[in-house]
Amino acid sequence: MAFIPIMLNLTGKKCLVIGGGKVAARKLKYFVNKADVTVIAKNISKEIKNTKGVMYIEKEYSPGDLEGFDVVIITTNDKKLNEKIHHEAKKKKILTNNATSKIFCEFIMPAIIEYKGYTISISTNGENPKKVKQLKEKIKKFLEGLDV
Ligand SMILES: C[C@@]1(CC(=O)O)c2cc3[nH]c(cc4nc(cc5[nH]c(cc(n2)[C@H]1CCC(=O)O)[C@@](C)(CC(=O)O)[C@@H]5CCC(=O)O)C(CC(=O)O)=C4CCC(=O)O)c(CCC(=O)O)c3CC(=O)O
Ligand SMILES: NC(=O)C1=CN([C@@H]2O[C@H](COP(=O)(O)OP(=O)(O)OC[C@H]3O[C@@H](n4cnc5c(N)ncnc54)[C@H](O)[C@@H]3O)[C@@H](O)[C@H]2O)C=CC1
Repeated sequence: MAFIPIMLNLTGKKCLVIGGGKVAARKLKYFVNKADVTVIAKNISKEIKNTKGVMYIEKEYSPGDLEGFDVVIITTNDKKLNEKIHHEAKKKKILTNNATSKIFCEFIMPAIIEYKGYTISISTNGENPKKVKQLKEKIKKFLEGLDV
């Protein structure tokens, strides 16, 4: 794997989140009010259902669901299914992010800090998300004392 950080223009993009649990709830926040967001999952959490600007369909995933989407965020708790969705999306040239595999996805999500008009993103190139979270908290504290 070889990653570089880029900024994705979400204006006018159609984004599908598959899976409706805790990870889906966190990841869809990056996309909501920027892209057009739809969630598909067998069970969708109250938090997601109550998120303004999100369309949702409570059902099991089926391959036709990907039609018309530009970006797919794959967050079910079934690793094999997530891989399968990635392969189907790749054939259709749809960008994928996969919460259960740094290999079977087209992009990974960094941790993000929004600070005075800057966007700071932190990544370990997929190696250690827990450490990313820890560094994010340290950088946030550091920024509090900074006069930019
Ligand atoms: C490759 C990547 C793909 C992607 O998801 O984009 C990925 C993959 C995986 N994460 C896993 C676990 C956890 N990830 C987190 C948290 C975050 N993970 C994020 C990104 C990424 N995670 C991408 C790489 C980022 C990079 O380093 O460059 C963050 C930064 C952004 C975000 O997703 O929001 C967000 C912090 C955001 C913030 O705090 O702001 C936590 C902690 C928690 O949830 O609290 C845990 C539990 C850890 C524990 O407890 O041990 C597993 C094992 C899953 C399993 O066991 O099945 C995989 C699968 C694998 O490694 O292959
Ligand atoms: N990449 C990341 O940042 C992280 C990834 N994870 C991993 O991500 C996965 C999801 O975690 P959570 O959201 O906490 O799980 P969860 O159990 O809260 O949610 C799983 C969701 O997948 C849906 N689902 C399962 N099978 C489905 C199917 N066939 N069709 C449609 N929807 C289906 C369920 O209905 C549910 O909405 C887990 O495997 C977890 O280990 C966990 C923490 C962080």
